[in-house]
Amino acid sequence: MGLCNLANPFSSIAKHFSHIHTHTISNSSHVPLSRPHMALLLAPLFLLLLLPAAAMLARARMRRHRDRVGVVPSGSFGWPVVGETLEFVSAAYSPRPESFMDRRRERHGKVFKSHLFGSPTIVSTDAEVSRFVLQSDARSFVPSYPKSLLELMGSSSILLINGALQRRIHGLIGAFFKSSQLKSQITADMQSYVRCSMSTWADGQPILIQNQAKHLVFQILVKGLIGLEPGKEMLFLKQEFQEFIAGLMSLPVKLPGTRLYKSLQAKKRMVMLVKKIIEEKRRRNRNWNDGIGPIPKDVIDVLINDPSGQLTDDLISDNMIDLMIPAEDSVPVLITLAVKYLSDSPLALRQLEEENMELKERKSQLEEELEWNDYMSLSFTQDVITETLRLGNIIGGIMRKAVRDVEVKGHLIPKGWCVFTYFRSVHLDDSIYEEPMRFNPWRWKEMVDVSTCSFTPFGGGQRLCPGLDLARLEASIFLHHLVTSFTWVAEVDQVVNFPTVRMKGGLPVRVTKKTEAWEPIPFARVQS
Ligand code: HEM
Repeated sequence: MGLCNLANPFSSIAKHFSHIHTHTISNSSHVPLSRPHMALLLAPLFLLLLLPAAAMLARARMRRHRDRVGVVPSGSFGWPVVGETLEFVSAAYSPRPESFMDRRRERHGKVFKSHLFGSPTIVSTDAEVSRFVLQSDARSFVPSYPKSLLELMGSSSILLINGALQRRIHGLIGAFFKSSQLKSQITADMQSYVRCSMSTWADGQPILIQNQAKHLVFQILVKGLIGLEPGKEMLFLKQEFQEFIAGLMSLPVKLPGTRLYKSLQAKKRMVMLVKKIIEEKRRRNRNWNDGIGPIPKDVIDVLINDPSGQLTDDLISDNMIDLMIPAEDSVPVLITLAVKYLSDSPLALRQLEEENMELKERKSQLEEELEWNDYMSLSFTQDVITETLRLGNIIGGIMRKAVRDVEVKGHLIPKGWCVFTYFRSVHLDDSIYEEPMRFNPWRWKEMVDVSTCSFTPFGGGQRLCPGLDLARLEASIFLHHLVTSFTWVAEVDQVVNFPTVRMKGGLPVRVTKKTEAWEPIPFARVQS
């Protein structure tokens, strides 16, 4: 097939039909009229038949066009320059951040336009529209972050890159995080870190659950990413990381002394340490005599063994720090919120305790250590974590930027505008979740058909969080050891929702160690 045929496929079809036509006519010996005469005679008939059909086609095409083009959803751009940002932020600081959306949903529907953080924005609180946005690739939408964050992440960060390279890194990391080998390693480490840290908890002393969870999760994360054990270098990394993230939401000014500058310097120091680790690993790999190298134990091992040659040491070391951003805070917050909701819901706590005590006793009778799949098979514990993710909305929503005009469900998202897929409004929508503000882990037993678009704490599409299993596993291990070893009383504290979700006071609890003689409170007494 030549280029011409590719460029104009209709020309070859036309030729094909003209050949049949000629052939038919010339083979007929009974044709009473010449071709021009016949054409003249048939023309009005053709017109009669064709005109209504053509009109119908034109109407259908217009309808299709009108549907496809869609319209920019109604809404308000608010004040000049700041748009509606101040109202958004003031709602975000309140206990009900979704109230900003609720007011506009009433007036304009689930999808509306606004002007947030310096950009015209389409806000979607519609599960289907949000799913469409998340599932679209970089030909339609790219991630959108504040300028300070872009500076800190660098251009090769997995959180920013698009296309084949993003898919490659995401695939490699995702497969590694799903591997039972990593889950076993994390389970063993987390168990030993949790036991070690809980052994220092004294009866009656206030323990800040958020700080404890943060410390544990950071150790697990750093070991899983770069293979570091707790020690001097881990401590160095922890301090530098705190300095680094302090600049994530700062003014985008890079002059010496500014917040952003200090954060960039901290990142440089961390990257140097990671590069040293990469070099050591590469040297060790070269000495490995089977040519394949050892079984990967951390993400660096996975990425340096990638045969594509696309993953340079600079890219890997930068990404090791960037990978900590979505993981470092979210898992501790998940753990802390679960403890808070359980403290407020004695019935749920009781059932969780029962399920975990039963597993602990069974395993100790068998003289076996708990494995990762033991934790993941605790169905009520998983429902508690699911419900915490729904109600807590650790990541309330995701920003994308349209790189072309995109139409979805009749709404037009113009090129250059941002789209804010706001999960929180979907997770708290009373038409999807009965009594949405109530912590009710039992709802997940009945919700057999929870469509993925109504429950998206880990996002969706090509950027679906690759750490979702690990987050659940770490939370399950922490909760297991907490409820099987301690009872506690939580002090009054408050959930803060902005700029990140957390407990204002770190959730202080006063624990009492369970003794051998400890007896669970009878279920009936808890219910009453
Ligand atoms: C409760 C815990 C967590 C929550 C709620 C959470 C949530 C999310 C969400 C909503 C996204 C999608 C971002 C987007 O579409 O732009 C995401 C992406 C991501 N998460 Fe998580 N995450 C959690 C834990 C983790 C953990 C433990 C890791 C492991 C290191 C991790 C690594 C990542 C990475 C690397 C991405 C970016 C993926 C990409 O852009 O290709 N997350 N996370």
